[in-house]
Amino acid sequence: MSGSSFRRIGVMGAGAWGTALANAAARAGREVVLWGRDAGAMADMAAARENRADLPGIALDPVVSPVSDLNLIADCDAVLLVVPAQACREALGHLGSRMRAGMPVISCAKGIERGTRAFMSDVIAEALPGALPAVLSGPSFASDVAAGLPTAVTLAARDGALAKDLAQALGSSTLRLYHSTDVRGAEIGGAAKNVLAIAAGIVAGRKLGASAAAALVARGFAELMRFGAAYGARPETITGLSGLGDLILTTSGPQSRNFAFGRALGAGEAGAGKLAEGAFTASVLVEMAAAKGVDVPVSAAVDAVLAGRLGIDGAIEALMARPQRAE
Ligand SMILES: NC(=O)C1=CN([C@@H]2O[C@H](COP(=O)(O)OP(=O)(O)OC[C@H]3O[C@@H](n4cnc5c(N)ncnc54)[C@H](O)[C@@H]3O)[C@@H](O)[C@H]2O)C=CC1
Ligand SMILES: O=C(CO)COP(=O)(O)O
Repeated sequence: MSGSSFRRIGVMGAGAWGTALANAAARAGREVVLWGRDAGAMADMAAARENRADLPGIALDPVVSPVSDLNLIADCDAVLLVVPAQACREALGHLGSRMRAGMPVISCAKGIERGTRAFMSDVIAEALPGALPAVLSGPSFASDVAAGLPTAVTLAARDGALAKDLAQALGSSTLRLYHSTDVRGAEIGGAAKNVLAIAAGIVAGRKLGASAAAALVARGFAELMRFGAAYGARPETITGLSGLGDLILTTSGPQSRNFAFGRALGAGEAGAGKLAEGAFTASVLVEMAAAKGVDVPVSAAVDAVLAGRLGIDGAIEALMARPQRAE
């Protein structure tokens, strides 16, 4: 199927990122069905032509149809899956038998499923065995993409021709998609950087200084490379947009919800209550690292703090007191 054959794109999940991607797909010339589970909220969005709750101030493109009927998603040529990682399996379960075989389903969620230790492409393959799993990931704040600011991300599918077609179908003058066949690499970066962004936020909230912030990003990237290698990611994916690119973005400041969550923790304040995927991924990522004998001290410190096993100052002391090692 060539890029232009993906005439109608379905977006499952009408939060900040789903709404931004709906507008981006519209800008790329697609018809877009934006599905949310709350019928009232979707009716309000259809009337206001704006997602006032999650993406205020950005008008919905005229070709985006907000709906709450999943049958309209099943009719689409490809689906973007944009609900939180821990909710993906349940959301796909509702789509289930309505979906035709061979439908590309593109995970845009950044996380690893707790309990099963499944990456999102595996969740898609298990929940919808007839689907073609793909991953869209990279440095891209919803508000930037929705505002049409220049953004570049990775689109990965096991079949290189499909990845290329999807990248062509969704790309526009403001959203550039690089295609890849490294599905695992693309999804590892997005999941792991959220945990590291919480750590970066803690460093900022605790006022540990710019030197500590830079050390955190560099050592965090080292553990991302080790974890990626253990789980089959290609090095060029980890050093690319979905790995290093997104790590840089999300460890840079409070526009990231994960960073903001960490900063509030570090400052001893209550968080803003927004989705911070890294808080859900930390423990499963640390379990998976241990299962492969991979050292992830920064992520393990975040997990220990979130689980209440260590205080923030104790976690920092423990990181600084680790045995000396070669870089
Ligand atoms: N906001 C951003 O800038 C970006 C977000 N992402 C990723 O996209 C995913 C979604 O994030 P956002 O849209 O920003 O979050 P959000 O909190 O703005 O929206 C999440 C949406 O999913 C819906 N939802 C939750 N559970 C559901 C379920 N079981 N079934 C159906 N719908 C359900 C919620 O009602 C809400 O509308 C996350 O994994 C996030 O890491 C990725 C790139 C950028
Ligand atoms: O993944 C993102 C940008 O690429 C969004 O990060 P936050 O979820 O931390 O806001």
